[in-house]
Formats: sequence, structure tokens, C-alpha cells
Amino acid sequence: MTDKPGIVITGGSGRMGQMLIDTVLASDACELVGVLEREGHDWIGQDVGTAMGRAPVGVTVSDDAVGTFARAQAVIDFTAPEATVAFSELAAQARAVHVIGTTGLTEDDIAHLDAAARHAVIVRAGNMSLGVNLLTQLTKRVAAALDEDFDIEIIEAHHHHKVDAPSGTALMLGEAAAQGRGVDLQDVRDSGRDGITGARQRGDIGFSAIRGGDIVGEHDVLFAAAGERIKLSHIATDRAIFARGALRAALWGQDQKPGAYDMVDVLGLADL
Ligand SMILES: NC(=O)C1=CN([C@@H]2O[C@H](COP(=O)(O)OP(=O)(O)OC[C@H]3O[C@@H](n4cnc5c(N)ncnc54)[C@H](O)[C@@H]3O)[C@@H](O)[C@H]2O)C=CC1
Ligand SMILES: O=C(O)C1=N[C@H](C(=O)O)C[C@H](O)C1
Repeated sequence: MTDKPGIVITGGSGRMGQMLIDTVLASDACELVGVLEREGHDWIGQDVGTAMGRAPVGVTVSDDAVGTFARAQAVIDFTAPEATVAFSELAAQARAVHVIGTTGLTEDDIAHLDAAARHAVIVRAGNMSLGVNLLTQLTKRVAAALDEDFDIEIIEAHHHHKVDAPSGTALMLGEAAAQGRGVDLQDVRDSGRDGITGARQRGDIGFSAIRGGDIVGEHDVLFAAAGERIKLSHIATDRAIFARGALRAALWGQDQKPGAYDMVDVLGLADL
């Protein structure tokens, strides 16, 4: 038993799950106390180190969220929307900080997360990296400085396994651009162009998604006007940047009051 925060990783066998397990195991500031996978997964019952093809680490993979969360000071969750909504209620009951990286959440899902955040700390961001969260602040400022002569387009690229579009990051960047312009993203969002779409509407914020190979995550915010273009870009080459951000959020959350937070709060970027 130590006084370091105990961390549970959900979706332990996933691309992010495995990266998060490695990040937590390598940290001196916390302890891995549980790993969850979905019911029926072949990792259930195995030591997570063994399941990952290494030496045992003394943590057995479980599908029992209630029992596992009871040992946690923080739950780091990069899974799928339905699982994340269910976990938010259970993490709040356990008074554990819930760090959510899952994307593709609906408005209804987010309302459920906000309800859970009345009882516990939730930190949620479509992208946990320092670089992207800095880019959101830059995007807001550039959008505020330019008028609608500049068309705003968000272009994102990801690996071929990704199931949601636009990416969570693209939506964060779109929200930032809309805030800078003083408009509601839902009123100006233009995604999924196909066929005879008609000309672009002035003031719209457009989204385009590329899916291919093993691209970790690439995002451009394009401001295009007659005669000139500005492009703000972020390229992720290693998922470790998301895992490091998530662990930082889990530790930061230990000292916060219940509520819904994001990585701009964690990183202190709001006043930039
Ligand atoms: N916010 C951020 O910085 C980032 C967010 N993501 C998001 O994280 C999510 C996961 O991404 P990947 O790891 O690439 O996907 P993945 O498909 O490799 O992993 C998801 C894992 O969740 C598990 N899972 C699903 N339902 C579960 C349940 N009910 N209980 C326990 N485990 C469950 C799956 O079995 C799988 O192992 C996606 O929504 C992705 O967009 C990914 C990278 C960075
Ligand atoms: O699914 C991914 O891989 C990623 N998802 C996040 C998103 O939807 O933006 C973050 C990152 O780009 C990788």
C-alpha cells in the first residue's frame, strides 16, 4: 500500500490502453491498480504484463468495473462512447477522477458526463497533447483577428482503424475557431461534402477527414482568402503524447473540486 494515486486503465488492450499502461508503469508519481477490458475479451483473468507479452506486473485484467474502480483514485478511459458513459457514473460513485479521451460522443452522451461531473472530477478532451491544446488557443486568436473573407477549413488525417469523423481534435479546433468568430459551431458546421453540394457558404467552418495506414493523427486549420492562405498544423507521430497528457490530467484532478474540466484547464492555457 502506498500513498501514490492508484490508476485504473480501461480498454487496456487497445492502442491507447497499452500506451497508457506503459506510461503509468513508468511513472514514479502513481501506481497501476487495475486494468479493465470488455466482457469476453481474452485478456480477462490474465496478468496485464503477461497479456502484453512481458513479465507479470501483479495486476489482473478484469471486466468488473465496480470492483476495480473501488481501488482507484483515477480512471483513465480511452474506449468507446457507450462504455465511457457507463464508466462515468461508476467512477463518480467511487469518487475517482475520470479522465476521458474517448471521442465520437454525442450531445446526449456529454449530458450524461456532465451529470456525473456534479459528483466527481471529470477531465475530457478530444486530444490530450500539449501541442493540440496550444493549437486550439492559437486557432481562436487567429479566427478572432480575421473576418469571413477567410474561409476556415479543418483537415484531419488518421489511421484506417478510426471509427469516428470528424475527429475529436478536429471538433475541438472547429469549436475554437467558432468561439474566435463569436458564432455557434452547430450553425456553421459543414462536414461530409459529397456530390453536388452547392458553393461554400460564407462563414461556414468546413471539415474533411482522411483515413489511411498507420497515421497517428494530423490536423490542419486552414484560413483561405483571395490571394493568401494561413495554415496552422499539428502532427502527432507518437501516441505517448496523449498518454502523458492523460496521466498529467489524472494527477492534476486529485486536487480539484467536482466538475467538468478539459486539458486547457489542466495545462493552464486559458489566459494565453
Ligand atoms: N483524446 C485523445 O488524446 C485521444 C483519443 N483517442 C480516442 O480513444 C478511443 C480509443 O482509441 P484506440 O485506443 O485507438 O481504440 P482501440 O479500438 O484500439 O481501443 C479501444 C479499447 O476499448 C475497449 N473497450 C470497448 N468497450 C469496452 C468496455 N465496455 N469495457 C472495457 N473496455 C472496452 C476495446 O476492447 C479496446 O481494447 C477512441 O475514441 C479515440 O478516438 C485516441 C487517441 C488520443
Ligand atoms: O483515434 C485516434 O487515433 C485519435 N483520436 C483523437 C481524435 O479523434 O482526435 C486524437 C488523436 O488525433 C488520435
